[in-house]
Amino acid sequence: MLRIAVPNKGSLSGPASAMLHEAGYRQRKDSKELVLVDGENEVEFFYLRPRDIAIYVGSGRLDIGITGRDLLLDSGANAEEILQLGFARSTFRYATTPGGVTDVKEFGGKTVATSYPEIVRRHLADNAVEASVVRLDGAVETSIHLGVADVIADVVETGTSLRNAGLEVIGEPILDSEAVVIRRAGAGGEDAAAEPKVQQFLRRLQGVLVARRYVMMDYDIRVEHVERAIALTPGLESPTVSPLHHEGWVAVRAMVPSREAQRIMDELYELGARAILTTGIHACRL
Ligand SMILES: Nc1ncnc2c1ncn2[C@@H]1O[C@H](COP(=O)(O)OP(=O)(O)OP(=O)(O)O)[C@@H](O)[C@H]1O
Ligand SMILES: O=P(O)(O)OC[C@H]1O[C@H](OP(=O)(O)OP(=O)(O)O)[C@H](O)[C@@H]1O
Ligand SMILES: [Mg+2]
Repeated sequence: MLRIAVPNKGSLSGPASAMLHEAGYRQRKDSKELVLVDGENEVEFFYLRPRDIAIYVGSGRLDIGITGRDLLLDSGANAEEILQLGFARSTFRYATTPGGVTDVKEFGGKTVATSYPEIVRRHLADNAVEASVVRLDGAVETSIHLGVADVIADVVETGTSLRNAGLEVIGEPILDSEAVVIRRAGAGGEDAAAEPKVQQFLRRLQGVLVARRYVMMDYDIRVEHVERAIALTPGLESPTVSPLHHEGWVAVRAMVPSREAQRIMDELYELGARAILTTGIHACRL
């Protein structure tokens, strides 16, 4: 059985379970369930606090886990990222009140509040700055007004929390984060027995990512325009082109990125394509 850690709470939990469900795995229905065995797929899911996942995986107790890149880096665990999942995207940044410090180089002697103390300590050390780090569990934005810190380092997505707290970002992001699949560092070669199962799991999740990002596009076009049309819809390998009963016309089928589908449909129509259809992809293996 492949043993997989899944976030049990917070921003990562819902999207991670939804993705696993889309990949054909059983998922818990009750948020109090801590372990779930999916016997058919030979997988055991452990629902753990997002912050603890890298520790379990790094210790080798669990084969793989889903967590945030920022949590992985802060944990210092012996684990590495093996797939990016595209949700829970955020940046990790310094912020303070307007008129305050404007560069990490000015942090000497100041206090930085954060829920990610290891990332911050490393970043300060890389910049040769001596500052105190205070670890808080959450709602870090409030710490400056309450006099606990001069600067914060926190997760920023839309920036709404910072704005609401009257804070401004300082400098460039310390890092970009998103949900990732992790495994013990170097485990690929070492634990050859689990390898085919890990690879199958990754292929399933990659299939979900592709199914979410692409749609299937079909259209009919006159033979003389087919080359220009195909330049718009090259597909992943190459599009399927089939003759139509109506002479001089062909049917084309290709995967296109869903975000570009409407623009491509407009351009195909201009080229003379007709009966242009897009269909969702439910699952795929590339
Ligand atoms: N607003 C947000 N937008 C996108 N990602 C976020 C957001 N808040 C937290 N994350 C990401 O979620 C992960 C942290 O998950 P965690 O469950 O510890 O915190 P949380 O989602 O803030 O939940 P809570 O604070 O309610 O426990 C990190 O990878 C972080 O980058
Ligand atoms: O840039 P934004 O879109 O506002 O998102 C970022 C905020 O979201 C998270 O907070 P959360 O709501 O999880 O509360 P917490 O601070 O208690 O973790 C994070 O810690 C930031 O505060
Ligand atoms: Mg939070």
